[in-house]
Amino acid sequence: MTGEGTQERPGMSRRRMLGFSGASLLVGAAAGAGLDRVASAEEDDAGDAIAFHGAHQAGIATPVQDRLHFAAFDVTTGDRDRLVRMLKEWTAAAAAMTAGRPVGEGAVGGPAVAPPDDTGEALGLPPSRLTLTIGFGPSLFVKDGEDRFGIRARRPAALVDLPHFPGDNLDPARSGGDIAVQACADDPQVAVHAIRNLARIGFGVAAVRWSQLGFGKTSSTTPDAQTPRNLFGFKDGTENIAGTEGDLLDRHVWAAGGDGAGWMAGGSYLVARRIRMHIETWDRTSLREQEDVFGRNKGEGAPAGLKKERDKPALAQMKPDAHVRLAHPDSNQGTRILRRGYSFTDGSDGLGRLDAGLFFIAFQRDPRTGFIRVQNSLATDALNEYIQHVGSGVFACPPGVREGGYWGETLFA
Ligand SMILES: C=CC1=C(C)c2cc3[nH]c(cc4nc(cc5[nH]c(cc1n2)c(C)c5CCC(=O)O)C(CCC(=O)O)=C4C)c(C)c3C=C
Ligand SMILES: [Fe+2]
Repeated sequence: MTGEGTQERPGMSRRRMLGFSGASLLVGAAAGAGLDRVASAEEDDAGDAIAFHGAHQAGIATPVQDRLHFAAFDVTTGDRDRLVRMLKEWTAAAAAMTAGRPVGEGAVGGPAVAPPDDTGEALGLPPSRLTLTIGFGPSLFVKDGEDRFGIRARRPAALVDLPHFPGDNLDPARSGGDIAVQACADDPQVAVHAIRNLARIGFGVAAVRWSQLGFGKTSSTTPDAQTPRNLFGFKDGTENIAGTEGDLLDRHVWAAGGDGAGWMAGGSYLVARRIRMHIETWDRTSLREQEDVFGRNKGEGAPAGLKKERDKPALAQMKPDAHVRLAHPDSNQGTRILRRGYSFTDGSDGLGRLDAGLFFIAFQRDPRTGFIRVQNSLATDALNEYIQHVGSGVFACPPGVREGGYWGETLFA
């Protein structure tokens, strides 16, 4: 079961659809030189597209891309059939865009008297490893006590409303949502194009409630890659679950049939937190204090008292309130979560401070024994002096889509 979602496959790029790309020219020029050259031109695009269909949704265990556009939607209709129709249209659009194809008849292929099916800003761009991952929030199942779509009884026990944590300062306008879509790509324009086109398709059925752009991935699911750094300058993602660790994914990330909600088997639960980081305060903090806060050194990323980033942490050598000590599985009954967050900077706050931080995303088999357990443990975290959680969401991400199926099929069928 595991490993399927990590497969990359060559996709037909938007450029090749238009037939004027460098790759197409190469293919054309090579035609006279024999099939070998054509084959290698094909290979030039290999890896650009991540398979959309499979047992698990892409964008969870697949390698982390450089950019994020995350959007939470409110469903504005009470009509179940319209919602399902939109999910089917979204699925077709998502399958096309992740393969590098435009939506429907494209940006210029349809009738001149109607708005184009595709908004066009990704024309000429390759798939850029775009992944689109959908999740359903608690309010899709019950909102203000109302079962709008007849799915109240199908709400998984694991899809709990997150409790209030000490220090939370959540903005309702940046929290919640009936449906979330995580778009990740190596080109921000491709990620933004994807969300924009889903929003366009959803007009009259779902409206964007809030969204977040992210850059500089702060964790990785490929252990051989260099560990990225967060906005505090520390390597982030050293101890993460890798996309290749099938046993860990099965134990800690993928929901199973026996977990209580059969329709979620092969899916996962996404917790998103917009965490503001007080950059200016941090930048006036001594190096020793910074390293004590995390329990790792800044240059190499080695655990306190040790030499190399991958050395096994000795928790007792860290301060009792060090972030890594409190977040470590040994302090949390063995809990592991798959982190997939991104940095953000959204201008400044009018007081001369950057509105910057970490858009934290974690996938887990059950938020009660995943994020919630770790976040409770972080109540005494030394890092809390320098951060504040200002946005939040929890979403049930269904299993992957089979060929001919649609997003949410196991829930609505
Ligand atoms: C509830 C879960 C977590 C939140 C929220 C969180 C916020 C947060 N983290 C950093 C920076 C780092 N975190 C690191 C490790 C780490 N963090 C969590 C969980 C949360 N972090 C876990 C489970 C771990 C791994 C612990 C382990 O097994 O050792 C690190 C160290 C490098 C690494 O392993 O990734 C850094 C650095 C920030 C800046 C932040 C909020 C803004
Ligand atoms: Fe952390």
